[in-house]
Amino acid sequence: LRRHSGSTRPPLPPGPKPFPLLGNVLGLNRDAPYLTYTEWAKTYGDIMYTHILNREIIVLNSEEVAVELLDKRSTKYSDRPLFATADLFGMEWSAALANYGPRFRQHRRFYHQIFRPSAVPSHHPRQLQAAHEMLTHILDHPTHYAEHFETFAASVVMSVTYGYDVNGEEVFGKSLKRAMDIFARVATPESVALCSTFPFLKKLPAWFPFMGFKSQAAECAKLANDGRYGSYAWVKQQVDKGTAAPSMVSNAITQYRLNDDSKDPELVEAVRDSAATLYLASVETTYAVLLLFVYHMMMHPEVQVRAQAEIDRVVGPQRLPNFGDRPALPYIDALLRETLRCRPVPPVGLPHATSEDDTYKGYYIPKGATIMVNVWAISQNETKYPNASAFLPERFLKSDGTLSDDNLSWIFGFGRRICPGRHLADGSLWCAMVSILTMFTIEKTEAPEEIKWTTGGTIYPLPFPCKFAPRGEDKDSQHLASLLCASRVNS
Ligand code: HEM
Repeated sequence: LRRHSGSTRPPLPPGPKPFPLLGNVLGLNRDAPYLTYTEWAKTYGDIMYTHILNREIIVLNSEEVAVELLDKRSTKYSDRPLFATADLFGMEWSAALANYGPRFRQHRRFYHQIFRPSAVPSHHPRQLQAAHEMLTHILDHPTHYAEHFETFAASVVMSVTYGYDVNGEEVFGKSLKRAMDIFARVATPESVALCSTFPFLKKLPAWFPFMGFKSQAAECAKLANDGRYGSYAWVKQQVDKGTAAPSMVSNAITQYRLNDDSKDPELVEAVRDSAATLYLASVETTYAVLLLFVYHMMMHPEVQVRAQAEIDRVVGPQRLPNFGDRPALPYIDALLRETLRCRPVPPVGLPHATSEDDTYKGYYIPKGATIMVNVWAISQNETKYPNASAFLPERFLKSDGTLSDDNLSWIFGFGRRICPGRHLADGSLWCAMVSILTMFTIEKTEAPEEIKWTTGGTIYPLPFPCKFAPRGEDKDSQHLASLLCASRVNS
């Protein structure tokens, strides 16, 4: 372990006493480390120092400290820690893992072109269309609602990124998803910590004790490559044929004249990698928030009643809502914000890393330290969110019924690494939620089952039985067809 004591440097932030070699790994709740961090924060405060094997981790337990360091000192706090098993699993190309440098900046330039606030409304028609398709799927197969959420999320991102129409037969994104499933399941924090502490382990064969995860690494790498290369090649073909729909990738190919992959291989790689990252970063998060939405609606019928009353008053019975209705539907936005806040999907966000030494409030923050934001603690801050564990959308409304200024930006991260897809995500979630609430009432089944939750980097309920009851007696498939017709989207 690196030692910082005995020098003239300021002290490290306070934190629990580490065991030799292991650090604080034994004291950590492995399924929910954010709960341990929140508990430790009561003793050590808003900024804590901890060790997991050889990794130095600084945990930020408040929004104020996260803003001070990750936003205001972003030149020092925008790197990512080494994800020691990413190369084994063939996932090291991901833009979300890129070090803070020219490659990262290139990715962010591509993202800016399609996700900046002024560009996002051009995706609204596609988002609405995908939401309407989802309604039809839910009406036809309500028990498969979770699959329909995934198709919805994939539809939006595949269209924006590649101009690809999903239509159930999508293969590239599915390869990426299967790769990500393996990566998330097998590349556990323990295997990452072991491989970064003892890099020689990566060279041991799969049959060696504790190295079983390596047998799945090759499959993961193959799937990731199939998705990443296949999707780019598909767009390239469409551009060559003159049939490409506008998308992030087709725009880049045209703008930079990437007719020949060997002309500027680094640029081609940057387009391919930044594009494939979008599927991985967006589908699970959007899907997870929609599952949470169903969970909260099922548990809080009174919220649903109020939301539906607002929709009925503003939109009326003849059509489905569209983005033009949004300003007149503040309670729906409040409901969306509360769904993001109440049980945040990424309870510790994605780790940042320092690229230089720093000092904050008299504490030394070493270069190369992993910086984790305890998003869970921010979401449960009783001063900002009184009665924080309760689901209360009205906390985001002012006394005159308009929306408060708290746009919850912390849920999407901080500084130069802030989620580039946050405006797209906001639009997708809004139109999915408002469309579902217009058509259906979500109810418990007669014999509700215990809800199981995921563990790890993203926390959400696993699909559970519930009812999507069409609203009103006449809201059958014929009625939906007429509503869809009256609300036709021209994309
Ligand atoms: C509710 C949905 C979403 C949530 C809660 C979410 C949250 C986050 C968070 C917390 C980060 C890490 C930020 C940081 O390091 O400070 C992140 C990164 C990222 N997100 Fe999202 N995200 C969502 C949806 C999306 C969507 C729809 C897209 C794109 C279509 C997207 C693309 C990305 C990318 C590319 C990164 C990596 C950025 C980088 O490392 O520079 N996300 N997201």
